[in-house]
Amino acid sequence: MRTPLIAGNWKMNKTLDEALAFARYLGEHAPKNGVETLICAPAPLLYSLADALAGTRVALGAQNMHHEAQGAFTGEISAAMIKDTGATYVILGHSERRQLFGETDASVNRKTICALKEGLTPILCCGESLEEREADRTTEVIKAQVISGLHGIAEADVTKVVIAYEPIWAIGTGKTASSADANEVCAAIRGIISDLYSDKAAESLRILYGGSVNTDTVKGLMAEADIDGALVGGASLAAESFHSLTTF
Ligand SMILES: O=C(CO)COP(=O)(O)O
Repeated sequence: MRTPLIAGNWKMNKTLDEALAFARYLGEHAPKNGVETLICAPAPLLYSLADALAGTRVALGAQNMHHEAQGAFTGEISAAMIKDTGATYVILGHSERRQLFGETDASVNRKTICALKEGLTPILCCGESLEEREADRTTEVIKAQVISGLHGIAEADVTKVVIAYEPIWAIGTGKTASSADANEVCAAIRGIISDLYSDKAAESLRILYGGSVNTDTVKGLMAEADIDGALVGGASLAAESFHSLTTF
């Protein structure tokens, strides 16, 4: 049985005061029983948010990290630093990181291995562009990203990974994939895991959908067999909206 996961990705938004007000609201409004909830916040907010969210059943994650454990990498943060804050998740290979900051399948793979070694749960993102979808290359693109992202990771570790399918054309555009289309790709990802590892691994690994998810679309997405949760950008920024996503 896979526990549903509703994760907010705040991206580069919120000051400390705004983040603490959000945490206070979540302290007063519990998520639905049996649903895991997560906020992936900007790194400078993590220590304070970990304190503010303690006792709320809302987990905390980072949005990126470096693939080395330490060293001369000005401006970067390590897995151990994220772990120190009390965060337990980290988003890796988000399409904004790939498109705007030059991340590659190889660097995302190194980060995933490093996160697992440190005991963080990686949320490994994949997704096709509009051009790739229109050229009927969605499955091929996703397959290449998933295979490279998980390269060298043993079966015992792969079930700790969460995969997020985020079609690039649906991110921040208001265009959500239909529940059926999103489910089709998530099912294909499960098939890839089954081929790479085993049916058992494929059955236990969680797959999220992301891309303009909101309070109107979340229920339909969550009703699909292969969608285990959502990775939400815009609609995770207001506490009331995030809370209603968690009570789909
Ligand atoms: O990129 C996303 C989550 O990681 C999705 O963002 P939106 O929900 O704003 O489309």
